[in-house]
Amino acid sequence: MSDVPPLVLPAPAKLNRLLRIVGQRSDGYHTLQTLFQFLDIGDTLTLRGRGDGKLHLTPALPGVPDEANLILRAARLLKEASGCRLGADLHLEKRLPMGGGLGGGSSDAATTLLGLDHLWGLGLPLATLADLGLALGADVPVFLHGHAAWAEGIGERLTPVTLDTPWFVVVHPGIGVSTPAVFKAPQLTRDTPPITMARALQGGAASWRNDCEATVRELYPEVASTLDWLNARAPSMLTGTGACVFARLASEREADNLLAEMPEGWSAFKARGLDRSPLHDALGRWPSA
Ligand SMILES: C[C@@](CO)(OP(=O)(O)O)[C@H](O)COP(=O)(O)OP(=O)(O)OC[C@H]1O[C@@H](n2ccc(N)nc2=O)[C@H](O)[C@@H]1O
Ligand SMILES: Nc1ncnc2c1ncn2[C@@H]1O[C@H](COP(=O)(O)OP(=O)(O)O)[C@@H](O)[C@H]1O
Repeated sequence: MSDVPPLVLPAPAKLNRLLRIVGQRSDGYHTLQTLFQFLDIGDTLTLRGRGDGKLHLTPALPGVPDEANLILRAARLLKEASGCRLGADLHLEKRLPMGGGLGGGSSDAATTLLGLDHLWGLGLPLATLADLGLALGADVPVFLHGHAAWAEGIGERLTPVTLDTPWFVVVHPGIGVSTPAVFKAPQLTRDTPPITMARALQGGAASWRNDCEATVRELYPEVASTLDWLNARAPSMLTGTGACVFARLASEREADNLLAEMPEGWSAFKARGLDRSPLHDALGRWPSA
C-alpha cells in the first residue's frame, strides 16, 4: 500500500452560534438546541493504509493517552463495526486548542471515520458513520453530516441550515473549562423554553445567546473579562462550554483591526464561517438530496 498517495484531510472547528439548554434527561445529559457552524480553520489528518491491520497514530497528544485519543477510538470502532482487516498510519497536525469548545476532538474523530471509510473502501452511509460517531461524543454527528445545522437532543438530531457567514475572531482566554463542571453547576439554567428552528433563524444573530455563558463567567473570571473586552468592540459569545469566545465581524479587515488591538499574550485567530464542511468538499462526498 506504500505507493498509494496518502489522504490528507481537514478536521474543521465548529462554533455554537446559539446554545439553549432546554432540559435534562434521566441519565443526567442535558438536552440542547444549538446552531452549529464550521470554520475554515482546523486540524489536518494524514491517513495511509496498512495491510497488516495495525492502527498507529503520531504524534501523541499531551495529556491524552492513546486509548483515550478520539482518533484511535474512532478507528477501532470503525474496524470493529465493519469487520475490516486493514489498518492505517494516522498523522495529526493539531492546531485547535483542546477543550476549547471548538469541537477539535470530535472533528478529528469524524475525519478519521470518513477518511478510513474512504481508504478502506467501505462505502458506509454518512448516517451509519454518524450513529457510530455519536458513541464517541455528542458533537461528532454534525461533523459527519458536513452541513451547518440546527441541532436538538444532545446534538444528534440535525437539520441543515444556511447561516450568515461572517468573519470571526476567536480568542482562547488561556484557561481550561471543564465541560462536566459547567453541566454540574447548580446555577446553570436548564429550563429555557424550546423554540422552533424557524423562529431561531428569524431572530438572527443579534438574538442568539449561549445558556452556558452566565455559569462559565461565574466559574471562570478570565472568560468573563475576555468576553467583556470583546463585547465592547463587537458582538461576542462563548462557544459550547468554552473556554473560547468569538466576536462576529462584517469583514476580514474588521477582523484584522480587532486582532491588532488585542492585548499582547492573548491567543487569538481570525476565521471565516462555513456552512459546508471542507472535509466533505475534500472527499467529494455529500449526502444525497
Ligand atoms: C455542549 C457542547 C456543545 O457543542 O459543548 P462543547 O464540548 O463543544 O464545549 C457539546 O455538546 C458537549 O458534548 P460532548 O462533547 O459529548 O461533551 P463531553 O465533554 O463528552 O461531556 C462531558 C460531560 O458533560 C455533561 N454533558 C455533556 C453534554 C450534554 N449535552 N449534557 C451534559 O450533561 C455530561 O456529564 C458529560 O459526561
Ligand atoms: N484527538 C483529540 N483532539 C482533542 N482532544 C481530544 C482528542 N482525543 C481526546 N481528546 C480529549 O477530548 C477533550 C475535548 O476536546 P475538544 O473536542 O478539543 O474540546 P471541546 O469538546 O471543548 O470542543 C480534550 O480535553 C481531550 O482530553
